[in-house]
Formats: sequence, C-alpha cells, structure tokens
Amino acid sequence: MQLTINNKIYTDNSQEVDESKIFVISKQNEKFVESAKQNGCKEFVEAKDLKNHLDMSSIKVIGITGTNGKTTTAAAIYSILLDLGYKVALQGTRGFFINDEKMEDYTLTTPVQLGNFAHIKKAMDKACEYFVMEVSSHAIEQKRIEGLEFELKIHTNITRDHLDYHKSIEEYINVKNSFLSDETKKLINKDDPVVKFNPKNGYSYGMENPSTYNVSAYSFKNGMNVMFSKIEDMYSFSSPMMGIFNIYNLLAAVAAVDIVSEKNLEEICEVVDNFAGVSGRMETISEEPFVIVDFAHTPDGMKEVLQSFNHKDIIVVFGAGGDRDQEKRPLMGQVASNFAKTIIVTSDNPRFEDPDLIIEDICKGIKNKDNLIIEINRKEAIRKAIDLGKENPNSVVLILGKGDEPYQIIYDKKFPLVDKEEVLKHI
Ligand SMILES: CC(=O)N[C@H]1[C@@H](OP(=O)(O)OP(=O)(O)OC[C@H]2O[C@@H](n3ccc(=O)[nH]c3=O)[C@H](O)[C@@H]2O)O[C@H](CO)[C@@H](O)[C@@H]1O[C@H](C)C(=O)N[C@@H](C)C(=O)N[C@H](CCC(=O)O)C(=O)O
Ligand SMILES: Nc1ncnc2c1ncn2[C@@H]1O[C@H](COP(=O)(O)OP(=O)(O)OP(=O)(O)O)[C@@H](O)[C@H]1O
Ligand SMILES: N[C@H](CCC[C@H](N)C(=O)O)C(=O)O
Ligand SMILES: [Mg+2]
Repeated sequence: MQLTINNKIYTDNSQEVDESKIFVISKQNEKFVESAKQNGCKEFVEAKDLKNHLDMSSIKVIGITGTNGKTTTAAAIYSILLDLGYKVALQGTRGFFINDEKMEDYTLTTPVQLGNFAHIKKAMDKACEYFVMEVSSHAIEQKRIEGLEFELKIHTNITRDHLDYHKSIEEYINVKNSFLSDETKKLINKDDPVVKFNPKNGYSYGMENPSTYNVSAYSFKNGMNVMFSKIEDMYSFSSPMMGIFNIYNLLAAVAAVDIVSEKNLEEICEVVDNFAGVSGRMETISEEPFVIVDFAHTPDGMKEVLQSFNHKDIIVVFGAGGDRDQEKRPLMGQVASNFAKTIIVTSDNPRFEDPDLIIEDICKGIKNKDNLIIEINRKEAIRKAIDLGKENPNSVVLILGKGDEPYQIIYDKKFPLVDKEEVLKHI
C-alpha cells in the first residue's frame, strides 16, 4: 500500500522502502521497522500522525460502526448525499466508490491506516465533500482508524459477531463502545441496550425510546412509509425497502445527512425513495415464487429478517462461515427453528473447516428436525428451496449469509458462486 503526497511516497511495507520513501509505522507493522531501516529508509511517520501530512480540511469523514447495518446505512447516506448534489466517496465491505463510480472491489470493510488516507486523498482529488466509511470492530481494535478525524460517528447496534476474533462479547462491546467515547459528534441508536457513549455532541435516533429523531408511525405497503419527529416537528419518508431494521438504517441515514449538510429535512426526506437498497441485502430476486437474498450471518441479523416475514411460510437456506465464531452456529439454528416452516442447512464459506461439522453445529440448535433438510451443496440447496417455494404460493424463500459475495471460499480458494444467479437459473 502506497500513498503519494506532494511527490513524497509513503508506504507501510518495509519491503517497498528505500532512501526516498517514508515508512508509515502502524500497530500491524511495527515489528518491521528494523527491516525498513536495513532497506535504507531514513524517514518514519507514525500512522496516527499522517493527518499532519495530508490536509483533510476540505472533506468531512462520516464513520459507521455496529454489528449489522453498516453497509446499508453507509450506502443510504451516500445515495442521499449524491442525490442532493454533493460529491461523495463511499468505502466499505463492497468496495470503494467515488461519485457513483466503482474504484475498487471487495477487500476489507475498513482498510489499514494508509489505505484510509489514500482513499481520502483520492476522494479529495475528485472534489468530494464527504467520505462515508464503515468502521469494523477489527479496525477499531487494530487502530486502523487512528489519526482520522470524524465529522460524525454513527452507531447502528451491537449484538454478537466476530467472537472468534474478540474472544468475549464483553470485549467486543467494549471495542465498539470505545469508538464512541470521545467528543466527536455522534448519532446513537437509542434502542440498543448495550451501547455506551460520550453524551457530549450526541444525537440519537430510535423507535422505542425517546430520541432526537424518533419514529412515531410506520406502515409497510409497497415498501415502507415512515413518520418521525425531530424535537417538535414531524417529517416523513417512503422507501421501496422492507424490514423494521431498515427503518433504523434509513432513519440513521436521514438524521446523519441532516447533521452534516446544510439541506433541510424536507429536502432530505424527499430523495430517500430513490435508494433501493444494497444488492444482496434484503434483495427481492423474484415475486413468484417470492425469493429474497440477504447477507444476515449472525443470530440477530437472521432474527430481524425472519421476523419481517412472520405472516408467510418461511423456507430458509443458510450455513455459517468456517474459521469464524463457532458459538453463533447453534444460535442461528435456533432462530431458524423459531420462525421457519422449512429449514435447509447448507454451506457458507467453509474456509479450512469441514463443512459437515459446521452444519452439525448449526443443527444442534434445531430441536424439531421434521422440516429440516441438510444439503451441503449450496447451489443444490437453493434449487431445492425454490422448488418448494413454487409449490406454496404463501411462501417466501430466504437465502441468507452471503448477500452479493461473488464466490464461495473453500480452503483458501475462491469458487464463483452468486446466490442471486443460482436463484435466477431456477425461476
Ligand atoms: C486478523 C486480521 O485482521 N489480520 C489483518 C492484519 O494481518 P497481519 O497482522 O497478519 O498482517 P501482516 O501480513 O503481518 O502485515 C502487517 C503489516 O506489516 C507490513 N509488512 C509485512 C511484511 C514485511 O516484510 N514487511 C512489512 O512491513 C504489511 O505491509 C502490513 O502493513 O493486518 C493486515 C494488514 O495490515 C490485514 O490485511 C489483516 O486482515 C486479514 C486479511 C482479515 O481477514 N481481516 C478480517 C478478519 C477483518 O479485518 N475483517 C473486518 C470486518 C469484516 C466485517 O465485519 O465485514 C474488516 O474490516 O474487513
Ligand atoms: N439495523 C439492522 N439491525 C439488525 N440487522 C440488520 C440491520 N441492518 C441490516 N441487518 C441485517 O444484517 C445484514 C447485513 O447488513 P449490512 O451489510 O448492512 O451490515 P454490516 O454491518 O455492513 O455487515 P458486515 O460487518 O458483515 O459487513 C443484512 O443483510 C440484514 O440481514
Ligand atoms: N464480512 C463478514 C461476513 C461474512 C459472512 C459469511 N458469508 C462468512 O463467510 O462468514 C466476515 O468476514 O465475517
Ligand atoms: Mg459491511
């Protein structure tokens, strides 16, 4: 990774340095400082001090953290700001975008320090006024965002994920909360029971608890219509999106744009409808049979999605990623059995784990096995679900866990597999 500022080249890789380059020291690469010196490097910069080398006063950085909803909320903010006529960059799980153009594909949700600064520089070179970024818990813990000054920090929710990495839910919650402990402006989901934040410069949104931006009524008809208050005034927006959790994501996006831009709330609410959602997140692939692809890959994410279709006969297809949190697996099975009529357990990205054993872990949470189908081949599992969906007009087929991921990871190899394309083959 390299960044050029005023003809000076900054790198975070000791193997790329020479006399003319500057080595950027981070938590990840401090062990390579000696090797950088041996390669002739004379100038060193701490990653957190990069802000003194790059003038970022022309761009406002908006950071979004939380277990679920980061990608969706970030994309909604990006879409609204673009529609309001601003120049904007977006960085997250699905890649890096500037003014509606894809600059880089899927990599990390939050890049390493130098990557963040390099993207911000690119965005400024293209005259962007806003830089919207997802902030993962890994990035907070590994200090990948150190040195960035945020105009606004947004919190979506904190439930369980990544316990393979963070070891305990307490540690995970603490890491997430640490992002919200300074005096930067922040926007908090007031309905999250575990979030802790510095109340200075705090705004909030929610539905159940009093908040700055508060939902007063909503309905789901041809998408959703939402009414909310800001202090005394009432506003409303509509959207083609579904699911109560998307009310939260959209409200957070509307509130964020209200906080960081000069536009008034009426103007902001008007363009919400243009945002159709993110591909692979609650994406309707077919109406008859009714088939949805979604990225839910945690017990809470699954519960949110399944709950939204309580009035239907749910046929759910899912697995769980290998080399990731194992304890979430039976909990995911349990959520499926609480809501679904038919459960098809399959493979997600097994990585270096045995997919049969991952499936076994999931099935431990499924008490009633009458309507359980185990199909290790994901393509075949999707086909079976669609066949069942065709037989029952009151059904919905929910294919969860991989969203728009373009491949299945087996060992360290990536095999092309797109859930949406598999669905389209059979309808
Ligand atoms: C567990 C984890 O997060 N590992 C990250 C960590 O890896 P690492 O410490 O092994 O990296 P490394 O290869 O030793 O290199 C570290 C640094 O040393 C430098 N280096 C390396 C070799 C050398 O000779 N000289 C040298 O200077 C490298 O340029 C680099 O800057 O640092 C690397 C870059 O510094 C990351 O790419 C890597 O992420 C791995 C690939 C990863 O998969 N991370 C996932 C778990 C992750 O971060 N996911 C989150 C959240 C996902 C979500 O919820 O959506 C994300 O933000 O994407
Ligand atoms: N606000 C929310 N609350 C709970 N669940 C949500 C919320 N928003 C989205 N979800 C569920 O989580 C899934 C992932 O959503 P999204 O990609 O927006 O989250 P993310 O935080 O970026 O996830 P990741 O960290 O894996 O990239 C969605 O497909 C949906 O099932
Ligand atoms: N981006 C997240 C979610 C991936 C979800 C699932 N498809 C998996 O592989 O576990 C992660 O890296 O944990
Ligand atoms: Mg994401």
